[in-house]
Amino acid sequence: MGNIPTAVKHCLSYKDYPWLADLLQEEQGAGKTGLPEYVKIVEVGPRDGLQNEKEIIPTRTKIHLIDLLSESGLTVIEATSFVSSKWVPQMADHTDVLLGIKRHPHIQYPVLTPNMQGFQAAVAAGATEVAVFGTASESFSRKNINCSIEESLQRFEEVIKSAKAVNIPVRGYVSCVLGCPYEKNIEPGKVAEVAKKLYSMGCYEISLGDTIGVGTPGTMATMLECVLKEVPREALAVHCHDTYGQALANILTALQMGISVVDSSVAGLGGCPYAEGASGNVATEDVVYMLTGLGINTGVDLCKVMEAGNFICEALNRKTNSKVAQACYKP
Ligand SMILES: CC(C)(COP(=O)([O-])OP(=O)([O-])OC[C@H]1O[C@@H](n2cnc3c(N)ncnc32)[C@H](O)[C@@H]1OP(=O)([O-])[O-])[C@@H](O)C(=O)NCCC(=O)NCCSC(=O)C[C@@](C)(O)CC(=O)[O-]
Repeated sequence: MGNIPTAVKHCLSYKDYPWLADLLQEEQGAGKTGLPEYVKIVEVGPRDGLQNEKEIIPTRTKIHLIDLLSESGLTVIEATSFVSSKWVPQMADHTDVLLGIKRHPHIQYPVLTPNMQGFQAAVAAGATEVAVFGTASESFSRKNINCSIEESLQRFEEVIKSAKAVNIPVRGYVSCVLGCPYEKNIEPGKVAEVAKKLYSMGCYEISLGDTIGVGTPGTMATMLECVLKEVPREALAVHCHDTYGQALANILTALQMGISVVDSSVAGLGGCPYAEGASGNVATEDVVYMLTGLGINTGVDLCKVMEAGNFICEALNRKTNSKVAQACYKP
């Protein structure tokens, strides 16, 4: 099978998929100058993927999903969020989820904490990493977390200080980086400003979210150029929703600009409750496939992620959004 990427080789019978073997060999041969050798994938399916589901998903289903994902080689799996259950009812079982999963020693299971109340509840439930979630859009901030950007940053500062005191690393999100459901265009300068503040406060990584998936490689490049003046590339991640089908192209653009952390969601699940019409994140399966084809190591077993995707799609009675799983997953 020549230089077929290992993650795919383990997963598929090329007797059944000869065209796939050829395709991957071609991709392997493609020039990859400037691309990172290793990309860390941050799996956000159990949180971003499920938070918008209308029917309450049984806690055991969420736990089983995370346990399956934990077997796939992922090193970061965002597990849940400690937000108000009046605002996001689907995440009300956060404590039971966090206490119920089988934790692997080399995997981080960050949880979202918008304020001190969420942070304290998360720590009490055993969280060892948290994430604060800001935005570059004033209107989205008010709709999503009921305060201005400035107020949110004050709350996050308190969370970050408290986390530091107990050695809990904090990830920071900036959402609406390429467009907002309420304000439409967002200035790259505003994204850079919020990203810089979160980084200066002590977030070890800043995930730049195209919350409504409207970005293109052009707008992604312009925004990143601006943010890279304020935050080092090693501390940046991209978080692309795929509403307009641009997510993989946008991720490739980010990789070409030196970013090596990518958020994605198994089976492409998701959407934001406060961004109507936004579809799911880019599917983890599709990201792993693309990166493997580029010769980039992720340490993730595509087959195991597809199995986890199949499990959650069956549980939700829905078809996967992953193009790769649609094309080649065989239960
Ligand atoms: C931030 C709040 C809590 C403010 O909500 P609020 O109503 O302004 O809060 P409050 O401080 O006035 O308190 C009101 C009530 O909420 C409770 N409360 C207060 N804080 C908490 C907490 N942490 N956990 C549980 N309960 C909490 C508090 O105890 C009180 O309860 P009551 O006395 O009425 O019974 C609310 O607006 C909220 O929960 N928002 C979260 C919305 C959310 O999760 N959105 C989805 C996130 S996705 C995203 O942001 C984008 C991202 C990250 O995925 C990246 C991308 O896609 O681009």
